[in-house]
Amino acid sequence: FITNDTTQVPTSFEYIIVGGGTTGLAVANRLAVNHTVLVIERGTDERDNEGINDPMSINGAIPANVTCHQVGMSPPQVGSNGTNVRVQAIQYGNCLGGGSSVNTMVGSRPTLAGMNAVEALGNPGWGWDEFLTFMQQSETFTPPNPQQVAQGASFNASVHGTNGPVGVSFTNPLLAPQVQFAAKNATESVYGVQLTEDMGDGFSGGHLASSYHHIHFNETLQKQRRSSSAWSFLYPEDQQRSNLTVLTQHTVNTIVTSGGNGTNITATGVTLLPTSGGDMITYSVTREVIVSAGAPFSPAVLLRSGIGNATFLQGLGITPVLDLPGVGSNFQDQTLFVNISFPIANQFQSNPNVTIEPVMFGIVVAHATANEAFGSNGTQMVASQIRNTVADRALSSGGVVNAQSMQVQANVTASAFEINHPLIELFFNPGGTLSLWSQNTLPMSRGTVRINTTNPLDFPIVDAQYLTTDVDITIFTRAARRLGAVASTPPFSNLLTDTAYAQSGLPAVNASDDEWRTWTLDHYSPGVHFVGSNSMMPQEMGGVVSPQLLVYGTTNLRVADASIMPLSVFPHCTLGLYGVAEKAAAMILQTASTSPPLPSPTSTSPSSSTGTAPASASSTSPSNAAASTKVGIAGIVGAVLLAMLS
Ligand SMILES: Cc1cc2nc3c(=O)[nH]c(=O)nc-3n(C[C@H](O)[C@H](O)[C@H](O)COP(=O)(O)OP(=O)(O)OC[C@H]3O[C@@H](n4cnc5c(N)ncnc54)[C@H](O)[C@@H]3O)c2cc1C
Repeated sequence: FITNDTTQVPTSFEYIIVGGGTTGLAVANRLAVNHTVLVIERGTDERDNEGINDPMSINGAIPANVTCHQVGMSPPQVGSNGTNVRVQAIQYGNCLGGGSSVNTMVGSRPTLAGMNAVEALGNPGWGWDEFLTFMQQSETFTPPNPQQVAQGASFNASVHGTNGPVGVSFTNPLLAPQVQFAAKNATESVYGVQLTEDMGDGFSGGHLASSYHHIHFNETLQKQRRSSSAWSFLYPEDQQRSNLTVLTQHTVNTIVTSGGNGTNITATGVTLLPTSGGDMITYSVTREVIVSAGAPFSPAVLLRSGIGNATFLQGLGITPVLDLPGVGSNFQDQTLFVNISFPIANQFQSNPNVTIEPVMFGIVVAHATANEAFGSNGTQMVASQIRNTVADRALSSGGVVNAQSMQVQANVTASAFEINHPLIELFFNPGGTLSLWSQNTLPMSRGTVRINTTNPLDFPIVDAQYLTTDVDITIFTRAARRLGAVASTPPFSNLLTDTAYAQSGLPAVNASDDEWRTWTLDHYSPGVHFVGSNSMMPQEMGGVVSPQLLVYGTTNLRVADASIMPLSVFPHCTLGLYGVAEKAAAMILQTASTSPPLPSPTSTSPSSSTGTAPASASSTSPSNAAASTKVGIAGIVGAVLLAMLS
């Protein structure tokens, strides 16, 4: 049941999940079939909020009156004059469903090359083939009907799921087919990308297609409703679990831990307080704590619990429990050009095929490879720039824990592009005006999530260090130029007024590289696809969790959310995160089937999370402990290419 009243909540559970967002609610649903589960969500239950539920209400932006949609501010980021001049808005979801309750529902998946790169970083079992089965498990895909097919929607049934809680569908009827036609044709001729059958098939190589969304457009599921994780895994009658308690409007402060000397630390519970302020309370756990607070917030929970860089923690007056320098480092976000708008020509204003209202975001999505973006030697140029990425800035900001980590990640990323990973995404939004959006994939800039107070109600310092590598600037400047090219290429340009291009604010198509670069640095925004702040990779490289998602040095503390993804392989995160949730739940249930629960809370004496002696997390071999991958960085570098090419 769902409550915000702690007097109704038992004090001990088999599993406690920190955060009732995208990944957390999906994990909870699977565990609660046979186990008692408590989810603690700092935000509210927005079940009846039509601003969230109605997928057609968003018009490319979440209405301002939806309190679930929150914004924090980043520290100053790079701007066009080369110094730190731009503060960026860090958007996030703050209610049941988390980001999936406020996002724009573009339903894309990670790529084959991307997931194989994640596996090659030292994460066996996370390659595309296995990961696809978990993504399929979470979804029910609604194939387009004959009319939608005639208007351009296509799919490949073999890569989709048919029996999961998440609805994945094309809009019905398909929106703005004339814009979709024009967008596809202009993009094909500018980038040379090909129309593809399905965006979710791992797509090696560039492609474009009509986009599907994570929405229940299925008549037999839930007609016309946002398929948030709350409306997929929590609210529907057939998904409700009697073993599941969801406590809203409460914020987790710390994870309570006991024992261990850096190798066997056990989570015994959590401390929390009302989000509106009040007394701290404790719940205990007999199996595992799973942190699912999202990439900007999960590291903050670990840091407050004494898990992180010991020196940093001591500086804040927190006694280290586990010296794990990777917590909060390797943080990444894509960059985005939002809403570059072009007025529609008068003759199309009354044409319902063009200006359909309400509108849907991202009706055509295109992914171009490096060759398609830069010409025939593009892949070679991009791969070589990536391999030459200098780690200095990331090292000084704490974005990577050592130069070798950057080098290994650069090698893996370059190899992904060499097997034809998309470089740039472009999507089209038919609002009151037509708008183009573009973002990069697999950025190399690395930032941090840190805290500067121990107050759990304070917003962390979310510092993505956007565009702080040369290669990211090179790629994103090219993305800007290509936006201009698409906007001025028929048949897309035919839909626009004569002055549309000038009104959009883009530099002239033939402007110099320097002009485009300046415009890029002045106009980029966060991609809001935050990942990496508790990266799943070897501990020597700054990894925080093992391939089993166990925090290194702990026996029963896992992280399951976007923070574990060590590379930005999701063009958009949500459908991939449901795969993470399914895989996490399967691993947790596997552990439960072979391990007894902890002794009951009355027979243990949990220490406060800040009370134990500092210890250095290191590898352990017990089956349910977080085993560090001890192959050494040199071994990883060599294994990476072989693994990716196999
Ligand atoms: C505006 C916007 C648009 C986006 N558009 C798209 C899109 O079109 N397609 C797509 O696939 N992705 C999109 N994304 C990204 C996607 O929504 C996120 O990547 C994803 O939701 C993150 O899931 P998560 O499980 O990691 O975290 P979240 O879904 O953020 O869940 C974390 C939860 O933990 C809670 N929490 C945090 N700290 C605490 C604490 N201390 N105690 C208790 N609870 C806590 C939060 O309130 C939240 O509910 C968008 C994101 C935003 C913000």
